[in-house]
Amino acid sequence: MSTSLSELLWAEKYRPRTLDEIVNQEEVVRRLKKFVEEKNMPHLLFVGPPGTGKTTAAHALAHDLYGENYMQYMLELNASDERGIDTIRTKVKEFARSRTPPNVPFKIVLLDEADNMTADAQQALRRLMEMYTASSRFILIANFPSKIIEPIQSRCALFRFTPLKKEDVVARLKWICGQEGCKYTEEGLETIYEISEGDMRRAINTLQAAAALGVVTPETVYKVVGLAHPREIREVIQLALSGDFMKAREKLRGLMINYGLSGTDVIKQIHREIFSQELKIPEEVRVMIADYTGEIQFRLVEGADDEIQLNAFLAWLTLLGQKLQGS
Ligand SMILES: Nc1ncnc2c1ncn2[C@@H]1O[C@H](COP(=O)(O)OP(=O)(O)OP(=O)(O)O)[C@@H](O)[C@H]1O
Repeated sequence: MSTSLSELLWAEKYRPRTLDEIVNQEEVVRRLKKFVEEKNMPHLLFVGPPGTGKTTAAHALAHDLYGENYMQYMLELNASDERGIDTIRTKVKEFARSRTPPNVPFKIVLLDEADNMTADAQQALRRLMEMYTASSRFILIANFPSKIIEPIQSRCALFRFTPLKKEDVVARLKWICGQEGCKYTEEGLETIYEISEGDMRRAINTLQAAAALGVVTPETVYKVVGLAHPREIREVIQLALSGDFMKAREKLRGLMINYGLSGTDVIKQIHREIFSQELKIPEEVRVMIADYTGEIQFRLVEGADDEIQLNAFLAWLTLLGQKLQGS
């Protein structure tokens, strides 16, 4: 028996099927459940950052309204489909005007990434929303509501999805680990949360990739996302500031090889760590380093050599450290 893609990808395998299974987003879920109770709803606009459950909620709503076979009553057009004005005029119109099955009160049209639709296509959509309100409800999904034309916004009930909280993400990851029998450390899962910034899809994908390397620890997590452990980046900065240029250089080279980092990856991570409270340096030194990382990053983007630029950065940092110690 072949394994389908949805079983291979944990983010799909563990996608909630019903509104009750959705993690967090309590306010959204509460309002959507009301529609299920009433078996009626207006057009909906779901907005919010990636991986927070917008598409999941649209499917779960349809599932709770119409049961397992809800896809019979739903037309879904996602980002990979053509959604220009022609598709709206043909596919969507055809579906919206087709007869509504007697056992359901309305059909559902789900448009993912609606903010990427052209203004013309949105105008055509708006007309369909007006014409077929009796037989169809539209659910539009967008990251940025401002890209949806005003007349559509005003015809929809707005639902805001927020990034998931740390305890919710960590709890979900633990549950998945239990299902899949993978081993983890608490810090490993917390690191996944920090990197994913409340995006559950990213969190689950990272978990799956890290679990393939063995126990899920901060080290395996940083490895799969192609980042060095922040502590090691801070060590490089400290070594240079303490005057040990050669050791700092050696450490940095090791990190780049071990984690497969490019020059811009490194400089971005250094930039992030400058503001970390874990790094014990005075405010004015942070300011100076931030200024110089900007310069190095610019040179790298312009095509300068990674190794020469990073060595120049470490040399500058070493000289800065010596000056500070002398003063
Ligand atoms: N609130 C949530 N509760 C449980 N799982 C979630 C939640 N949000 C996201 N997920 C997980 O992340 C995956 C992606 O979620 P979904 O497709 O709903 O995100 P989205 O908000 O529509 O993102 P995008 O804007 O990128 O389309 C789901 O398959 C599910 O595994």
